[in-house]
This record gives sequence, structure tokens and C-alpha cells, in this order.
Amino acid sequence: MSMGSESLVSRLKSCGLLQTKGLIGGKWVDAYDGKTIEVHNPANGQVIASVACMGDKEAKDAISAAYDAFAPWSKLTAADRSNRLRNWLDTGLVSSSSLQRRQSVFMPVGVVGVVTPWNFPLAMITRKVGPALACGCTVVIKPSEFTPLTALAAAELALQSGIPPGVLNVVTGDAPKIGNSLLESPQVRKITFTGSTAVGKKLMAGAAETVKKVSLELGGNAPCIVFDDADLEVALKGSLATKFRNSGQTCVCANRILVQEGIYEKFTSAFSNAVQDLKVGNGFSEGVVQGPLINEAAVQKVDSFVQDAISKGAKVLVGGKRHSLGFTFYEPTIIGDVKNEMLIARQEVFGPVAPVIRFKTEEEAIQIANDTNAGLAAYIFTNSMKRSWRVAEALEYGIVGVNEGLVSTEVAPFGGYKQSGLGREGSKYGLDEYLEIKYVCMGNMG
Ligand SMILES: NC(=O)c1ccc[n+]([C@@H]2O[C@H](COP(=O)([O-])OP(=O)(O)OC[C@H]3O[C@@H](n4cnc5c(N)ncnc54)[C@H](O)[C@@H]3O)[C@@H](O)[C@H]2O)c1
Ligand SMILES: O=CCCC(=O)O
Repeated sequence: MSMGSESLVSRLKSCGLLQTKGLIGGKWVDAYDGKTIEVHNPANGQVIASVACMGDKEAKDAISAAYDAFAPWSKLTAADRSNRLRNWLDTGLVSSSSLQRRQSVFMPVGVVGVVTPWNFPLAMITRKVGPALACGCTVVIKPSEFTPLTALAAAELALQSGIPPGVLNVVTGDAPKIGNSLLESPQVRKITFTGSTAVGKKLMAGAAETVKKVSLELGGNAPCIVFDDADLEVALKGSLATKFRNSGQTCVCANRILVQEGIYEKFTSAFSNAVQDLKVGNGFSEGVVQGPLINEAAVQKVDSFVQDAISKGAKVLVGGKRHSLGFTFYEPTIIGDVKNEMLIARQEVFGPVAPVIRFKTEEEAIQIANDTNAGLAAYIFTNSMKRSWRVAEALEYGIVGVNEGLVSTEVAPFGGYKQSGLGREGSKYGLDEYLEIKYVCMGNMG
């Protein structure tokens, strides 16, 4: 060992900083099999120390320690966390030159590939293209093959309004071919996608090859929780709105209605009356509030979930089959006695079917609500302010409606936790997705 590293080692030893074990859950631990790896001085190759050579078991224990510590740490006040970080910083050395001036400059990301679904054929595009163009990016849009006409009409309006040629482009047609071209091109610096979780995962994996930025707005599995202390009218109105908007075909639609046992009978009976009255038909006809599903495959999927739930003990309270109008119409449906393990509660229904799950306690409702890989929107109905905050904070969702079933607005951040996506759309935060931050450091400014 050289004199330099010897003195460093002895200095570290004297202040207790020469640690050679791993740190898991606040304890210094050896590798479980006792193995070690050597740390060398790159100047002369000599061994400075041997540290624990850990593997998957230790990594899993560290993950579970971090998972357990997350709730208490995140519940400390910001000031408390700040003090501890400050203390940590104060144990080290901070260097900063008074001769430098530092500036963060926001730059447009570049060319953005925009891939969108059919269920809101204009809004899903404008949510992306508005902030992208505002930041100085240019876009190539791939709209859904089921609803390309809206995208093309919007593009014509963009041309008429003076958006220069090439700034906004629309490519309709073969999704995988267009998608692969967007992914493979190094000129495309970002992919922003709204659609199913399965396709989102493919695009995310494909974007890795050229390390593109990725924003994903994916599928949901929204719980709508009605507590005993809810205002029944408010809960009914909100549940109807969140479940049956766009005939159940929105990513933020309630996918599971969780009802506390004390209000279960009253709620399901009033909910059934209201759902029976929903008028189904062609959206151009007067009074119609429930239209068709997008295609035959969607109807088959919805019906298969309903049949699966019935076969496992759930009870049809209203509807439960294809509508007599035929084709792509499905009866607005309520199914009671659903269990969270059933297919209908685990997958995105994307149709006019409300599965109702009974629960006893607030803790149970939170557990059921969070027991999913999705985390887009959730809804709670309660008259207790304390419960509102408690439950809203405990729900692992990007959007929480409290006594409100309609939460979407361009002025608030929209996006999901877990496998419901990455990033946010809308509000000032939606702009961040289309900006690179450049740090400019100017030296010798004395
Ligand atoms: N989180 C949100 O903001 C949000 C909003 C609306 C819809 N959605 C989700 O969208 C889904 C419904 O929309 P959908 O059925 O159109 O979704 P989808 O994933 O089938 O299609 C979305 C888009 O991806 C394209 N696509 C499909 N395969 C592709 C590939 N290999 N490469 C490139 N592009 C490909 C499609 O042509 C379409 O334009 C639901 O899951 C819903 O929850 C999410
Ligand atoms: O499908 C997604 C819903 C979008 C919205 O609620 O604005």
C-alpha cells in the first residue's frame, strides 16, 4: 500500500468511516455467504480494503428495508427531512467557486413522436401537441386507426392557422411499422404515448435502443370508494359520472366501486335505479347518454368479464348482457358481490359495467384499492375531512377525486403511478415533458 492510501485509510478508520460491510435497514452486514471483493488503489494496484460481495438475497432485503422505511420517512415534515439532510451535508465539505455564474436554460427536446388512442381522438392529441409546440418541439402524430379523421381535421386547422409546414405531421395507418420508424430514428428524441399498458411497455422497451425520453399515459383500474359517511346523492352522482362517462371507455373511469357495508344496500339500490334509466343509442339521437363501444372485440371482452364474474358468484343487479340494439351496444350494467380477485376487478373493463365490491373498514378499502398494478385515478366519497386527506394520501394513484367523479381538466396535472404511466400532462408540469434543462456554467467571472 502506498503512503498516500495508508494515511487515507488510517484517517477514515480513526473517524469510523472505513466501513466494509453493506448497510441494510440501518445495520452494517457482511455478505450472507461471507464473500468479499477487494478495492484497489488505481494508482498502484494495491489493495485498500475488502468489502462485502453481496447478491440477490441482500438486494431483496435492502429493498424491503427501503419499502418499510418509505412510509415513516415520507410522513416526516419537509423541515424535518431538510434538517437531517443539512446535518448530513455538514459532516462533509462543500466546494463552490465565487468566480462562477450558473444558469439553467430550458431547451426544446426536439422531434417528438406522438402516438394516441381512439377514445378522445382530439384531446389525447392536443394534450401532447399543445405543450410540445409551445416549447419549440416539432411533432409526428400517429393517431388511432379507429379515429384518424379527427386528427386529420385538427392538422388541417393547424395549417390554416399558420403553423409552418413540417412542424406538425400526421402519419395514419400501420401502427407497428410507423411505431418502429419513430422508435428507430435517432432524430426522434421523445415518444409520448397514450393507450394500453401493453403497447406502452413495447414502446418504452423500443425507446431504450436510442435512449429517447418517454412519457406514457396508460390504462387504469380506478377504485371508487363510497364510505358509510358519504352524502348518498353526491356519491351516486359522482359514481355515475366516473363509471358511465363515454360509456365506460375512459382511462379514469371507475373500474371497481367499493361500498362500505353500512351503506351498501341503500347505495346499490339507488345506483341500480339510476343506471336503469340511462338511455342507450346512437349518440346523434336526442336524450341518448350511452353510446356504442368502439368495436365488436370490445363488446366481447366486456361480456367475457361479466360472464366470468357471474360464474364466480357475483350477482347481476342491472343489465349484464348485450343490448337489444345489437352490434356494439352493451347494457349499462351493475354487478354486486364482486371480489377483488375476479378478472373484472383486475383488468380494465373499458365498458358500461360497474362491479361493486363490499368492504368493512377504511383500512380494508385502502388495501383493496391499492391491490393492483395500475395507479391512474381513484375516487372517494365521504363527509369527513380527516378521512378525505388520510385516504387520498394513502391511495397509490396520480389523481384522486374527493366527492367528485369528473376530475379531468387541462389546468391540473394528469398522470399515473405504477404501471399507469410516466410523466404528467396538463398544467405547467405538462410543459416539463418537452424540455431539456441545459446547465451553463460561466467561469472566471471575477
Ligand atoms: N392514461 C391516459 O391518459 C389514457 C387516456 C386515454 C386512453 N388510455 C388507455 O388507452 C387504452 C385504449 O386505447 P386504445 O385501444 O387505442 O389503445 P392501444 O394501445 O391499442 O392503441 C393506442 C395507439 O397505439 C397504437 N399502436 C398499437 N400498437 C402499436 C405498436 N406496436 N407500435 C406503435 N403504435 C402502436 C395504436 O394504433 C393507437 O394509435 C385503454 O387502456 C385506456 O386506458 C389512457
Ligand atoms: O381516457 C382518458 C380520459 C381522459 C380524460 O379524462 O380527459
